[in-house]
Amino acid sequence: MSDILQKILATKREEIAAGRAVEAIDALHARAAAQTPTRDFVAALKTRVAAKQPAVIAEVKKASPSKGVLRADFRPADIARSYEAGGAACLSVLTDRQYFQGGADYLVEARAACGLPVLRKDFIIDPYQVVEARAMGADCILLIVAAFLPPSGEADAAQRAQAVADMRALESLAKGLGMAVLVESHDAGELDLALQLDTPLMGINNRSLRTFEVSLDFTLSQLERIPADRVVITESGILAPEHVATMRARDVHAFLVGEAFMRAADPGAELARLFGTR
Ligand SMILES: O=P(O)(O)OC[C@@H](O)[C@@H](O)c1c[nH]c2ccccc12
Repeated sequence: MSDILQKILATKREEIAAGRAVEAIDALHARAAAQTPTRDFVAALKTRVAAKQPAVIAEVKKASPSKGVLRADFRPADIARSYEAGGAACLSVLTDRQYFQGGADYLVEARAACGLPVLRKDFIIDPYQVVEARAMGADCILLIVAAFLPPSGEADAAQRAQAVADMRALESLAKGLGMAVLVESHDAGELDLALQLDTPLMGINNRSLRTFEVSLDFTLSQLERIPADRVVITESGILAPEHVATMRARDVHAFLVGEAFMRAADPGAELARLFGTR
C-alpha cells in the first residue's frame, strides 16, 4: 500500500525549499509580527469542555485524498460565517493545495469573515511553516506525530527522542508567536510522544494516515492514558448523532469535524443539528 503521508511529506519538503527561495524566514517573521493578534484557541475549547458542552473545531476542507471533492461550491468566508452562527468553537482550514485543494488565501478569507480562532491544517515539519502560519493569521498549528517518525512508524528510542525534540522546537516557536498547538496522534506509541509536549490539546485521529481506515475505537482506546489536565479532541469520522453520543458518554467533548459539514448544504446548520449547539 502506497503511504500517502510519505508522499505528502515529500511535497512539503519541496514547498518549504521553494518558499525559502522566494521569501526568507526573516521576511516572513516581519510579516507575522505585523499580523493582528492571535485569538485564544485553547480557551475557546476549554471553556466549553469544562462546562461539558460540545467544543467543535469545524473544518473548511474542499477535498481530501481519501474522499475526493467534498464540496464543489466552496466559499470559505460563507462557510466560516455559517459555522460561527451554528455554534462552532474554532475553525480548521486546510492550507495544503496538492492533496486537499486548500490554500493560504482560504484561511485568510475564513478568519476575516468571523471571530473564531483558526487552526492552520497542514503537514508542518519545519520552522518555516510555523512562521508562515502566523503570517497568514493562524491562531493554532497542527503537529502530526507520525510526520516526525520514520516511514515504517517503527522507531527506536533515539528516533523517538528526536521526534519529541523536533516537535518541542516547533511548539516553542509557535508559542513565541502567540499560537496554540494541536498535537495529533493515532495510537498508543504516538500518544506517548504527544504527551511529552506542553500543549494541552491532544488530538486523536480516528483515521489512519497510512491506510485511511476509520474507527472511533482509536480515540476510545486511548482515553484512560490521557491525564485530566489535557483536552482530548476526537478527530475524523464523526458523521452521525450516535458518534457524538458515544464520545460524550465517555466525557469527550471536543471534536474536529470536516466531511459531515462539508457535504451539507448549510454547514453550520448541520453542526447545530449534530451537536445541538443552536
Ligand atoms: O472530514 P472528517 O472525517 O470529519 O475529518 C476531519 C479532520 O479530522 C481530518 O481532516 C484530519 C485530521 N487530521 C488530519 C491531518 C491532515 C489532514 C486532515 C486531517
